[in-house]
Amino acid sequence: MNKIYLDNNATTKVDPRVMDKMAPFFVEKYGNPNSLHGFGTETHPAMAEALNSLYAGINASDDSDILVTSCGTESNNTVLKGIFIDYILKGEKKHLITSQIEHPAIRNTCEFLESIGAEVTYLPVNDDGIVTPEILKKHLRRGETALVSIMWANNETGLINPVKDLALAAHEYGALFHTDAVQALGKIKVDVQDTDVDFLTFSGHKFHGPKGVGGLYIKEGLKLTPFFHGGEQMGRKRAGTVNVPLMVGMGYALDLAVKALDYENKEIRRLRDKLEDAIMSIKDTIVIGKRELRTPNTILVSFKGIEGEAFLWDLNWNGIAASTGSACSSEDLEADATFQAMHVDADLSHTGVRFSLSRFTTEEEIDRAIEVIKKTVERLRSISSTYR
Ligand SMILES: Cc1ncc(COP(=O)(O)O)c(CNc2co[nH]c2=O)c1O
Repeated sequence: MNKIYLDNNATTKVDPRVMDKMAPFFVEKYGNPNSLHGFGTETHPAMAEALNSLYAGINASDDSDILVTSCGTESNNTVLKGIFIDYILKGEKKHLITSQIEHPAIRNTCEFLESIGAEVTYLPVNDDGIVTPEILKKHLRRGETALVSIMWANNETGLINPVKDLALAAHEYGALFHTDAVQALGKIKVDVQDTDVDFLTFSGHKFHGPKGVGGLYIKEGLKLTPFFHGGEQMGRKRAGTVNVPLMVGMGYALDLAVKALDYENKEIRRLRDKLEDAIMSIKDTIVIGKRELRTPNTILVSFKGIEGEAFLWDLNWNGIAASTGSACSSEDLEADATFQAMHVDADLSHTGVRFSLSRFTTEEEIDRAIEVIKKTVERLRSISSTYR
């Protein structure tokens, strides 16, 4: 049976071209970039090219910093814990603001910082599932709020937050602004200068780059206490030997992803909408969030009377991979925080299933998925003791 992968918000396939780009740096040009001899220095041109691609991919100015990290989670921790050390531990400010719909890499880190003395506000969302500047301004405290951290796009719903306006609001109250853009890069245009964000997180494996590598953008003039102390890599801003092949792969992957944005927003959006229209033709079904407010590849849907996990197993049995939300938290069957934040009915919030496409998704795969989804819903509802 042909397998169909519709869980690209969890991770994506490495583009074969990216694999080819990385290969030489595992077995031929394997030197440590910090070594002074030829084995080390021969890695530098490719690293410089990768860094240029990362700067260009988010339109970062040459005077800003981009740290290459191990993943989006490390990048998020670096900002939140760096701000805690630089402002809250020093007693200058005491308040952090984030939202109720963030990824666990933000939410759990904020809860940890609360446990060691930070004051944290978790903003609600509006009826559309969006964090608005109006909501933010009700909680900003001039002179006390050190950082606002609101994700660019939600990993479960795909809903996009108005980052430019949120950053403006934060700055009006003297706070810095971070956005976790892990689910935005490669799906929508990301421009750090236009939005004037201070920090931005991204992760290579979300846009057909390798797993185990991410990035943190730091606006020019800003400093953060490093998360890792050690060697002199990245100007002592992130110690540890740089993983050259992964960095090269992530840079090239972002290059390719930016070039494919038109395709993503036309063809992938069309395939997503085709899938969504078919799903919406099934009775007692709701899709979370207006499609025009979402990234072009994502659908989060609830089928009344069907437990999400059971539905996924049936799909998996038919060769289709989807998820009940973020893989990072798919173990627990708690009503999803995002659903709760959006006031989705309790009986629906256990049934959320996320489909997320990529540029490798084909029309034939979508047609097959529609066929299987319709049969699966019918079968599970026919044996449900609650659905009538
Ligand atoms: C918004 C967001 N932030 C941070 C992360 C963590 O990135 P990593 O550390 O590089 O993995 C993820 C991963 N999100 C998901 C991982 O699995 N399903 C998901 O939705 C994410 O979606």
